[in-house]
Amino acid sequence: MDKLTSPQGVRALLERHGLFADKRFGQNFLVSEAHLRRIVEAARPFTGPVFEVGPGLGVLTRALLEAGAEVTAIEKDLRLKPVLEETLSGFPLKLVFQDALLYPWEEVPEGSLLVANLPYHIATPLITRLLKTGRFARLVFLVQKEVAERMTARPGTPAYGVLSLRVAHHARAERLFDLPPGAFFPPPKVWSSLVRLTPTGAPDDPGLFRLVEAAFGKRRKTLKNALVAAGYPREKVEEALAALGLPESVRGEALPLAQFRRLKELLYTPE
Ligand SMILES: C[S@@+](CC[C@H](N)C(=O)[O-])C[C@H]1O[C@@H](n2cnc3c(N)ncnc32)[C@H](O)[C@@H]1O
Repeated sequence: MDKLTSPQGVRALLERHGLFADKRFGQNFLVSEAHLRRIVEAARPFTGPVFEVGPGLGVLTRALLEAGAEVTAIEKDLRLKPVLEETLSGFPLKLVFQDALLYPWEEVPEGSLLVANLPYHIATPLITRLLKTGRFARLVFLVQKEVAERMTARPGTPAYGVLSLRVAHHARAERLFDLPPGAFFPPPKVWSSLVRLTPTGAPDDPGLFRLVEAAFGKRRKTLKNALVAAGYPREKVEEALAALGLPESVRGEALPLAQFRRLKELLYTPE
């Protein structure tokens, strides 16, 4: 068996199956044993079924199974089927070959966990969708460091935006540690981070997120102008900002979640 936590082992496994790491699928395989252990530790305890998006060659899947998790792994690249059958042979797991964005996440059991090294191009829509389901007890995943920064950004910082507010609305967010490109094969161009989200149970709030998207839609505008441009009545916006004690020059980037929630209530209150 080729060692999955070494670049040589991964290269040999791919060669033996006549495969290559496909950039279109965001295939950067984790080859760092030390980081692998830390990811599994960050995901514990396995209090519910574990969903893994993108098992790849099965390195994280195997570590999760060895740690006693009940795993459903969803992989889009059908070429990897024979590899996964080899690397995970003998383990009880559910393997689904499907685009994770098309998976029926709204139907997973309450208290499920996500543990994944995410393909970078689907991380934001996938995590947004999973948070909205309200069915996850914990989400532990690797993403590009820049995406992790956006997820955990504080108001008034350059990374703060719609994604930060989406995450803050649904969960407590932690950026646990960063991984250098060398922790993966082939090495990506950027650093990655491990993020842990612990949902608080807040359901989706479409009105709030219409407002947040309008506020950040025109980033260089003041909040007032951005909201008026998006169709919110000027007078109501002016009144709401005054009621919150905010100057008319304030920008969306300055407002924490609590103020956006308050602003939504003020704007949506009928006359
Ligand atoms: C960054 S790699 C991680 C692989 C493996 N878990 C690891 O840590 O080495 C991302 C994985 O997601 C898969 N993938 C890409 N897009 C996907 C999608 N839309 N749905 C499910 N899997 C996808 C890729 O084929 C690849 O196996």
